[in-house]
Amino acid sequence: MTSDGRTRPRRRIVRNPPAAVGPARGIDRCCSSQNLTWIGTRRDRNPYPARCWSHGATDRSLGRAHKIAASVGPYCPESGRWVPLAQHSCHPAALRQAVGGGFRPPEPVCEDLSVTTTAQLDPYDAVILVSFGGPEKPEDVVPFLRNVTRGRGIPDERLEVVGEHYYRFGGRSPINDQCRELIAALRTEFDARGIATPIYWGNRNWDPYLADTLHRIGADGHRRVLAITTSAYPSYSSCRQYRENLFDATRGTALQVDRIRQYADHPGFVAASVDAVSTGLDRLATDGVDTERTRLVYVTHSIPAAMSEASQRATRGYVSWHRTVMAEVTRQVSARLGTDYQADLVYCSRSGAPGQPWLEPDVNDHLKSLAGQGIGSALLVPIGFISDHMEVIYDLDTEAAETAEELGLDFVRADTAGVHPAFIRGLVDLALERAGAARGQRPDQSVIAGGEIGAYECPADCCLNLRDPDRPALCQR
Ligand SMILES: CC1=C(CCC(=O)O)c2cc3nc(cc4[nH]c(cc5[nH]c(cc1n2)c(C)c5CCC(=O)O)c(CCC(=O)O)c4C)C(CCC(=O)O)=C3C
Ligand SMILES: [Fe+2]
Repeated sequence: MTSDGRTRPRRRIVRNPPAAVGPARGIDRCCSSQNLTWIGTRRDRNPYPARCWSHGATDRSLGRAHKIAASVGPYCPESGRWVPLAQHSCHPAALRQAVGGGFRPPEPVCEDLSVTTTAQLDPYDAVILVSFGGPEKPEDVVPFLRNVTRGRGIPDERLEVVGEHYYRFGGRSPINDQCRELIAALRTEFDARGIATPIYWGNRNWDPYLADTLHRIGADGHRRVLAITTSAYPSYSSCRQYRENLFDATRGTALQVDRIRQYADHPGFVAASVDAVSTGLDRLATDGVDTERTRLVYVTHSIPAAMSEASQRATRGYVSWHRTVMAEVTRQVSARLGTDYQADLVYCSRSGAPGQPWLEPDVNDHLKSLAGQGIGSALLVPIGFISDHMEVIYDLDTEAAETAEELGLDFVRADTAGVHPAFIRGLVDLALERAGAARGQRPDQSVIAGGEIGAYECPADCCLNLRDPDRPALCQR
């Protein structure tokens, strides 16, 4: 039985090199829906599957695949696992035993290996970038906001206010273009590392919708999918809500979706933030500001206090993660520039009823209090977000910048990680790490000093959905 409850037909195992010459490139059954491509000039020279083009399994006896897939065995449909080659019934060692030592493994054949291999990301045969989504034209704005707030009781007045933020920018959020750029950068990094796994894209709240993309992934013959989300921290909004939407979107498919761990405290994301802070301070200095006394004001999305507390059940929590990232970025920047910078953590984009407690202080209130303390300059560092989407360009670059101007405060907003090379390399490292873990290996798990290694599969009570605690979610144990 597979994890989705279906029974797979037993695969025919070639125990002996067939005497008859098969097709140069043949097809064999691997499991219910997937085929194996045989690669080799003659089937008798190469009597086991070279690569399952659905699973990306490669046969180690083949030239290039050997280099790329040194530690990876083929997918074994009987056990439903990826098995080390030496233990696999198709492996020369096993075959040799089976035929009493009379078997000689075939010569490596690589001239036909025109198919690219996905070996390093095995067992995943597709990657999906999972993002929030945003409108691309004015007519999209209201339907998008309805999608975002479905079932959450956000009053229409709030939607109108938020809608205005979008109309101010022509009804187009930058987030989708940023996802396109991110995918292109990941593709380049994959290619540089010889990873041929396709990268798809699906959003929770706007086209391309998660469900559509996941159905396409299935239709393209893939089964095991690795999700990379554009959200880096634990909490219901930034973690479980994505997993709930993934659960809904995979219904009716045979896909198994895993995700990389929450990555804000990965050295790649932090390195990008360190660069962003240094560059931001440079910009202030170019404007003639004495940056030794500039306050580093780290900003993230406010969430309800209850949601923040719920995020502490199974992880150190939303706030603690931000504090760890902030401390490490500040430490590295201070060391690099030889100044001990002071830092604060503040919040933006609060919504919800006025009486409901959300994380504070609000960025605008905080700028006022800094000005009141006689601080002359602030660098706003949006560590809560990975790209300059609407929260950043409206809540920070528009609103907070206006506040700073009114206060006469010198003010620069630092870049988000975007497609910073260290960030991109970090995401690919995290994907490889997750794949290694899925193969039963114990991959290196990089994390900054004091950081917490996020779970690949969250405990059931992690980042609880307080409105609907029983709502099912993926990537959960
Ligand atoms: C933690 C967090 C992140 C960071 C993690 C992540 O990246 O996911 C984030 C990102 C984003 N939030 C976004 C947009 C919106 N968020 C809303 C509402 C809310 N966000 C919340 C939290 C977060 N949000 C919460 C607790 C609410 C209240 C309602 C609820 O409990 O769900 C609303 C409804 C109107 C309003 O209330 O403001 C909108 C339109 C966009 C797209 C921007 C674009 O279009 O460029 C992005 C990237
Ligand atoms: Fe939001």
